[in-house]
Amino acid sequence: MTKSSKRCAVIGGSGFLGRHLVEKLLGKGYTVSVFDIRQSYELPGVTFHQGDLCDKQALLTALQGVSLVFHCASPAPASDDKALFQRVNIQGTHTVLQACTEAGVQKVVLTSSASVVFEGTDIKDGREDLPYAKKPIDYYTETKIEQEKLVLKACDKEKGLLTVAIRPHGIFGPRDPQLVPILVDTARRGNMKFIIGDGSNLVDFTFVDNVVHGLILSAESLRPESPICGKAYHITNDEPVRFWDFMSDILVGLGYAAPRYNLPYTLVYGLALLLWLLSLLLCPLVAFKPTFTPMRVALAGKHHFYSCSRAKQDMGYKPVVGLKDGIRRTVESYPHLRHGA
Ligand SMILES: NC(=O)C1=CN([C@@H]2O[C@H](COP(=O)(O)OP(=O)(O)OC[C@H]3O[C@@H](n4cnc5c(N)ncnc54)[C@H](O)[C@@H]3O)[C@@H](O)[C@H]2O)C=CC1
Ligand SMILES: CC(C)CCC[C@@H](C)[C@H]1CC[C@H]2C3=C(CC[C@]12C)[C@@]1(C)CCC(=O)C[C@@H]1CC3
Repeated sequence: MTKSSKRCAVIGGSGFLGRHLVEKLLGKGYTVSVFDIRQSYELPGVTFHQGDLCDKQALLTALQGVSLVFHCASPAPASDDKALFQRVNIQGTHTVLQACTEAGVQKVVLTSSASVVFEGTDIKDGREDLPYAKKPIDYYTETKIEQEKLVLKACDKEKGLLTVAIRPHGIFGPRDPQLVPILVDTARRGNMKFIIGDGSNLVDFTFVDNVVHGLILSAESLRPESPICGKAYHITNDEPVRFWDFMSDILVGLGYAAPRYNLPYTLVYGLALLLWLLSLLLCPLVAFKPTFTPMRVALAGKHHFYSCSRAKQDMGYKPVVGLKDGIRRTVESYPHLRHGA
C-alpha cells in the first residue's frame, strides 16, 4: 500500500463508531482527517475539520490529498426528524459524493445499516439480496435506504471512484451513546420489568470492533477487479442472540434486575403506536418522547438477524471479538451507569 493510499478521512469521526474507527486506523498507520459537525475529542495524529457535510466547500478542504473516505455520519435515529434525515442522509450524501469526485478520492466506504431491509416483521438469516424495505420503520431507515442506493450507484471504475456499503446491525461497545444509556435510563425509571413477546426472538448485536474490522477490510479489499465494488455487505457478530438475553446480560452486568414478565407483542405494539400518535398530536402543547416507540417495540419483539456469508466469502471477514467478551468489555466501560453509582 502506498503512502498516499493511507491518507483517509472519516466523516462522522466524532461519533461512537467513527471514533473507534479513527483509533484503529491510526494504529494501522493511516493518516486520518476527521470531518464532523462537532469535535468531541482530541488525538495526536488526527486533523479535525468541523463542518456540516452538506457544505461542499468545507468538505473539499478536508478531502485534500485524501484517497479513502469512510462516511459514518448520520443524525441520531431517536431524533425522528424527517427534514433533518433527508437533508443530511440524502442531500448530504449526494454532496459528499460530489466532493469526493472533485477532490479525486478513489474509494468511499459507507456505513449503511442492516435495517434497510427491515419492515418490522421477522428476518432470519437475511442475505443482502433481500429487497429494500417498502415500508421502512422510520424516517431514519427510509433515508438510510436512499443513502445506500446513492453510494452504490456512484461506483464507477471508469471515473476511478469505487464504493461499497457496510451494513452493521445493533452496534454496541464502550462509549455507545444509545443502546446502553437508553436501557439503563429505562431500568432506572422502573420500566425494564417486562419482556415484549415470548422472549425467543433472535437478533444481531455487533461489537463495535467487529464493525471497524469490516469497514477497514472492505476499504483494503476495494480494488477495480474486486467483487465488492458497488455492493452491500452485512457485518455482524455472526452470533444471533435472544434480544432479551442480551438486554438481561447488560442489565445484570450493571447491577439491575433482568426483565421477567411477558407481555403480548401486539398489545405493546398497539400501545406504542397510540402513544406515538398522541405525542405527534400533542407536540405543539407538551414535549414528551415515549421510550417505547413502535420502532423499538418491533426491534425488541421480532427476529432480525442477518447472514454475513457474503462478507466472509468476498473479503475474508470473521468477527474479531466474540459476543460474551464484547458484553463484558461494554459493561466494564460504564462504571458511571452501574446501579447505585
Ligand atoms: N449505532 C448503531 O447501532 C448503528 C449505526 N449505524 C450507522 O453507523 C453510523 C455511525 O453511527 P453512530 O456512531 O452510532 O452514531 P453517532 O451519532 O455516534 O455518530 C454520528 C456522527 O455524525 C455526525 N454528524 C451528524 N450530522 C452531521 C452533519 N450534518 N455533518 C457532519 N457530521 C454530522 C455527528 O456529529 C456524530 O458525531 C451512522 O451512519 C449510522 O446510521 C448503522 C447500523 C447500526
Ligand atoms: C427500551 C428497550 C425496549 C430497548 C432499549 C434498547 C434500544 C435502545 C436498542 C435495542 C436495539 C437497538 C437498535 C438501534 C438503536 C438502539 C436500539 C433500538 C438501531 C435502530 C440503531 C440504528 C440502526 O441502524 C439500526 C439499529 C437496530 C437496533
